[in-house]
Amino acid sequence: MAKQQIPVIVVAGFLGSGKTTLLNHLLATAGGTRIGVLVNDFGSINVDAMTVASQVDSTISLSNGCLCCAVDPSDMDDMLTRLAKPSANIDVIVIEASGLAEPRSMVKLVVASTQPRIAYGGLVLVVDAAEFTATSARHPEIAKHLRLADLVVLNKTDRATDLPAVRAAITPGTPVVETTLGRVDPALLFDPRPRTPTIGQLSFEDLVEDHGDHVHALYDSVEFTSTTPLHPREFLRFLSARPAGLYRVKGFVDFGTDDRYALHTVGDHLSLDRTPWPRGVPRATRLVLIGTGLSEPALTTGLSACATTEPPDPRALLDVTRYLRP
Ligand SMILES: Nc1nc2c(ncn2[C@@H]2O[C@H](COP(=O)(O)OP(=O)(O)OP(=O)(O)O)[C@@H](O)[C@H]2O)c(=O)[nH]1
Repeated sequence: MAKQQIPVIVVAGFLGSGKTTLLNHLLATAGGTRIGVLVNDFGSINVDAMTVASQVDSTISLSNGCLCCAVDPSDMDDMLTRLAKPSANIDVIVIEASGLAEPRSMVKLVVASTQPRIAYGGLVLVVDAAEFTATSARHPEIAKHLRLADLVVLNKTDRATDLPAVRAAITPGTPVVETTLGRVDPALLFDPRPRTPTIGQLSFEDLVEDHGDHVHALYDSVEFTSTTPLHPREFLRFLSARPAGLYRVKGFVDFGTDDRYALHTVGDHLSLDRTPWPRGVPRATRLVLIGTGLSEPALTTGLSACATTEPPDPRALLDVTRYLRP
């Protein structure tokens, strides 16, 4: 089976909101995951890890296998091609949009990429909770950015003086993760690889790992398995009404056809990959749902209600095709 496409996640947010801090956190806690990083504005990057990085041209190779590249929007496609090369063995690409970049145009650049090995993986918007009122007054377009975002990282909650007002300004239903120092669990954005084993010495991750907060403990995860196929339309309806605290859903879906649908969501962003069921793999839907304040019975009931013994409805399957990655 062909290697799955590499998800490309765009991280945007106004100047100083904490994008680089978030990126540093992802690099430090991603375990064995190889992250390709594209930064719009190389001058401003302050990756602590650079003390252990070797710089080659505009690409920084970090010892944990991460790559950082400076990128001008006109070079975006070239850089994506470079990171997507099988020899780079990259699992996920994160683009840090400069604080001045318009998120929509960054997303468009990724979606318009001609590189077949990558697929747009969602827009993460970092918002400075402490400066929110002042930023909104100066940049009313933040409201539009908030609507576009698949996941909002409400950062600097330690400095926010009126968090309830900031929360209230975000469109209900938008998935929001509240953080300090951009400490988002990488599992909300991509599937981290298991940590690389090390013998006799500390790995890079051990050296830079943040021992302060155990972010994993903040999230619930619910598993769902069904050997009865799901009805595509019902399943899409379930997803579109999912609770805002459900940040991530991943796994495989059986719609009762000969294809297996790999599902990937980041916040509101949903994508599906369709491949034939591999021989010998039992047909079943297996999902992991990650978030905060999840009600396992409600999610299980909602998903179970999508199960159907009817033959697959081709028209309902058409609804699914708009989420298929090319
Ligand atoms: N108090 C506090 N400071 C933070 C937090 N997150 C980031 N900072 C600080 O805020 C400043 C800006 O953070 P950056 O990560 O550089 O922000 P950025 O969005 O990358 O900034 P630009 O690249 O200029 O757009 C830095 O001094 C960070 O240390 C937080 O949660 N709380």
